[in-house]
Amino acid sequence: MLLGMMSDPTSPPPSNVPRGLLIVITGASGVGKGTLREKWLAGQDVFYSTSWTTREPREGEMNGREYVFVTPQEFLDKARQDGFLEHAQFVGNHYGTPIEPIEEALARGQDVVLEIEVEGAMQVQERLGDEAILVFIMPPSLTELRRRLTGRATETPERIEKRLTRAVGEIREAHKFRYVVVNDDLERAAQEMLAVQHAERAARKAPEQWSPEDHAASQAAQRVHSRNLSSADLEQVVNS
Ligand SMILES: Nc1nc2c(ncn2[C@@H]2O[C@H](COP(=O)(O)OP(=O)(O)O)[C@@H](O)[C@H]2O)c(=O)[nH]1
Ligand SMILES: Nc1ncnc2c1ncn2[C@@H]1O[C@H](COP(=O)(O)OP(=O)(O)O)[C@@H](O)[C@H]1O
Repeated sequence: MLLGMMSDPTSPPPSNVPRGLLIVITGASGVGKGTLREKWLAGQDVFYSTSWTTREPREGEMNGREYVFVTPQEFLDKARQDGFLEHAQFVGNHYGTPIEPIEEALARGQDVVLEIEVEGAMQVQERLGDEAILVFIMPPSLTELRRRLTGRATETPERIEKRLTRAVGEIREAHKFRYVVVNDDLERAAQEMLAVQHAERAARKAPEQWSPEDHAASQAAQRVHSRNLSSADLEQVVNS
């Protein structure tokens, strides 16, 4: 079982349904994770994990939809009960991924997608190893990241600066994740996410059972593998 801590001797025996993939997208605030996720997953029956947060809801956000909005006490209680797969602080607030719905979705064969910041993504990687598929979403440049954060108009200028300062450190960690997708052209980036998802599913089969589509997706996913990235490439993004 992927999330061994969830095993329950009273639960029914596992069925023959292959487990879903656990795909984690991470990257700086404002890089376009949410926008890309919507395009990539349009029409797919995946389980999107709704996080818990202590931050205030933005205008138009609904409790239980964008986030479960909780008090710091409620958050800490759940953390103490090991109710999160991962949790982290981000610019003064707590964010965490509730563990139970994820295990249930994976067990019924549904792919699960998390959209979380870098520290939490690293916790998932440490806890689950290779079974978690980590994708870092890279901005074309820091200038463009600033433009997107400013254009979204959800944060005060002071909070935008805090997010940008954090973004520099996050971008320098990109090589630690399996894939790096540059979100310059949204359509191309969404195609790359589909290729990664397809390739990871194909990787569970013996190569002699691969279809031509499996081979094509695997080649496309190799092109966005993080091993192609040098530290000079990362410095170029943070200095541009
Ligand atoms: N570690 C962790 N990060 C999360 C979680 N949910 C959201 N985040 C990340 O926390 C950061 C701040 O989120 P938010 O305040 O909603 O800003 P936004 O994502 O830039 O719109 C973003 O990078 C989110 O992806 C979570 O459950 N765990
Ligand atoms: N490929 C892209 N090109 C131009 N603008 C983009 C692109 N992807 C996202 N955006 C814009 O950037 C802003 C931040 O995107 P969002 O999805 O909210 O980021 P995140 O979820 O990473 O915080 C939004 O205004 C969005 O419309």
